[in-house]
Amino acid sequence: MRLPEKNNTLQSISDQIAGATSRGNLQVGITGAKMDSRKVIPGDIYICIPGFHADGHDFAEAAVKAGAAALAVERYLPLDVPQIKVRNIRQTAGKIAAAVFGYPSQKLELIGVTGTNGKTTVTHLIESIAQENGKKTGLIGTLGSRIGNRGIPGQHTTPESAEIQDLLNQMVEEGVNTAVMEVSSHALDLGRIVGCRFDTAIFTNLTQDHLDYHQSMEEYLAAKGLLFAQMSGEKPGQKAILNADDQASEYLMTKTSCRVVTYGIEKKADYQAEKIVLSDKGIYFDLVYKKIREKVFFATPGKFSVYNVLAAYAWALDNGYESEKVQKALCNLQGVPGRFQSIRKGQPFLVIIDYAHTPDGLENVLSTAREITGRRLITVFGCGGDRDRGKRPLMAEAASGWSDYVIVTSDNPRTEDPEKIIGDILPGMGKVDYEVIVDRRRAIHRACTMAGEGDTVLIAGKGHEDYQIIGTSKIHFDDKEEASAALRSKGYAG
Ligand SMILES: CC(=O)N[C@H]1[C@@H](OP(=O)(O)OP(=O)(O)OC[C@H]2O[C@@H](n3ccc(=O)[nH]c3=O)[C@H](O)[C@@H]2O)O[C@H](CO)[C@@H](O)[C@@H]1O[C@H](C)C(=O)N[C@@H](C)C(=O)N[C@H](CCC(=O)O)C(=O)O
Ligand SMILES: Nc1ncnc2c1ncn2[C@@H]1O[C@H](COP(=O)(O)OP(=O)(O)OP(=O)(O)O)[C@@H](O)[C@H]1O
Ligand SMILES: N[C@H](CCC[C@H](N)C(=O)O)C(=O)O
Ligand SMILES: [Mg+2]
Repeated sequence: MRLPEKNNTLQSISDQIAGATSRGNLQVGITGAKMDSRKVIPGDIYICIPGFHADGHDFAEAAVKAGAAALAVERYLPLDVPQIKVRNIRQTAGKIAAAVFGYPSQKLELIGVTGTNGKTTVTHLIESIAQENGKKTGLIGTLGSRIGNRGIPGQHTTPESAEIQDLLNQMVEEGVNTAVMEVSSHALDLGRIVGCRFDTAIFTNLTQDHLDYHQSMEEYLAAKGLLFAQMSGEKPGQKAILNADDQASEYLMTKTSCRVVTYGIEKKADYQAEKIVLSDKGIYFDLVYKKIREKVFFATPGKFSVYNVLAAYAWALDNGYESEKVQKALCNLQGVPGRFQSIRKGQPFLVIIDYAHTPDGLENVLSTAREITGRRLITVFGCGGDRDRGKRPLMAEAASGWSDYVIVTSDNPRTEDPEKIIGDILPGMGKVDYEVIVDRRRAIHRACTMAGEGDTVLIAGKGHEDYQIIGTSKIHFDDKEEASAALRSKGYAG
């Protein structure tokens, strides 16, 4: 297919959107696309989204004042500016933005990673492997975006569709060959990846989360299915990489018509881990594929880590990369910020910061910490406000089941009362000694103060985050800084 050029006129964009109607001067040139009036610059098309809290159509005037050359609307607005009208603008926004930017996802290798846990980790593994193989990389996800080694901050795990197309376009312009992106279930449901053409879609796992947004696990799974449903041969060589040990993969397999590659530990898979050795240094296993057997090591401990590494290996080896280079990339990476990250200040116990914020994530990370701790396991955790309430007691079950002592605290209470969130957590606490310390700083200090030789303190839920969201304000807060300060106050300066 010959791809249309960028810097389109509104006419040519409108022609590429099925069912679009238009009015006004369609010869106006469009150089960018925005879904937020506050970010509009001259030449942009402003896409008006009727949202959960506000209606983007109400900001069209502000967008025009900021220089919007045109509007994309669901209903024509009485403004003297060219407009195109479509029926479901949320689900069409990505197509409009892709047309504006000349379909950037068709011009590079694009990998999408979805699943409840492991997306950030797998995308970082893939980025590292691609770089080791001489590729210029792009990354989009929870830790922000990156083009080569240049970081670009972001708000969401998967940004809004216009932002994605803009980022992919920048990547193309800067010579990126391989772009890898976390694809959240919100993003899938809200059409944020419409307009993206993936070469590879990877599934990590599905366990409970986000049931505040999706009505049930079935709906949550159906949202994940949208990524695989759009893998229908539009790019040559498209493949889906699925976790054979997760039951959801059976459903996802029925959704896609592209080639399927599997990885796993328990069930037979194309890329299989055998002879797994879990240690406090990391994971060791034999990777078995196509009658080949190779030794693999990665510095993040835990069985869950084996799955993440398998997913990345499956992508790399299926792409024809040499396994020595993949192993080298894994060694270079060491770990991912805020994922099972050790804080070492010379103290005779372990302090680990981790981003586990789901029952399954917590279960995995705590079972791993349990195996490596010399003595007690002291866990600090809380649950996010304005998020799935159902996961709160389940996270308590995991924390109390694996720990010797638990400190229940706050984790981004947002607009909820922190004490009420803790009230939802406590019914899930099993038989374990615990205390409630609402103030996260004090909770972390308490854990580090009570820890003795051989103990492990696991501080879960916020990982890389450097903020605490209280009400609608975001204040600086960093578990790593807090743990370091607590250790300093105990006399460990290492
Ligand atoms: C449910 C959800 O995802 N909502 C997102 C959605 O909100 P919304 O549609 O309600 O937007 P709205 O605030 O009503 O505004 C409507 C439109 O007017 C626009 N606007 C608004 C004000 C203004 O002055 N000018 C303007 O143009 C907005 O940009 C928007 O396009 O669009 C907003 C603008 O992009 C997002 O900020 C908002 O994310 C909220 C804050 C959020 O917290 N989302 C989380 C749950 C999320 O998306 N998480 C996923 C999953 C994370 C994971 O992996 O666990 C993620 O991908 O990050
Ligand atoms: N494959 C996995 N299975 C289960 N738990 C995992 C897995 N990988 C990581 N975890 C746990 O989940 C936490 C989050 O991992 P990661 O950030 O890679 O997931 P994510 O899918 O990107 O999360 P988010 O939805 O917030 O973007 C980790 O800190 C770890 O505790
Ligand atoms: N991307 C996830 C991260 C949760 C991290 C945890 N710290 C919280 O705030 O619940 C979410 O927005 O649900
Ligand atoms: Mg993530």
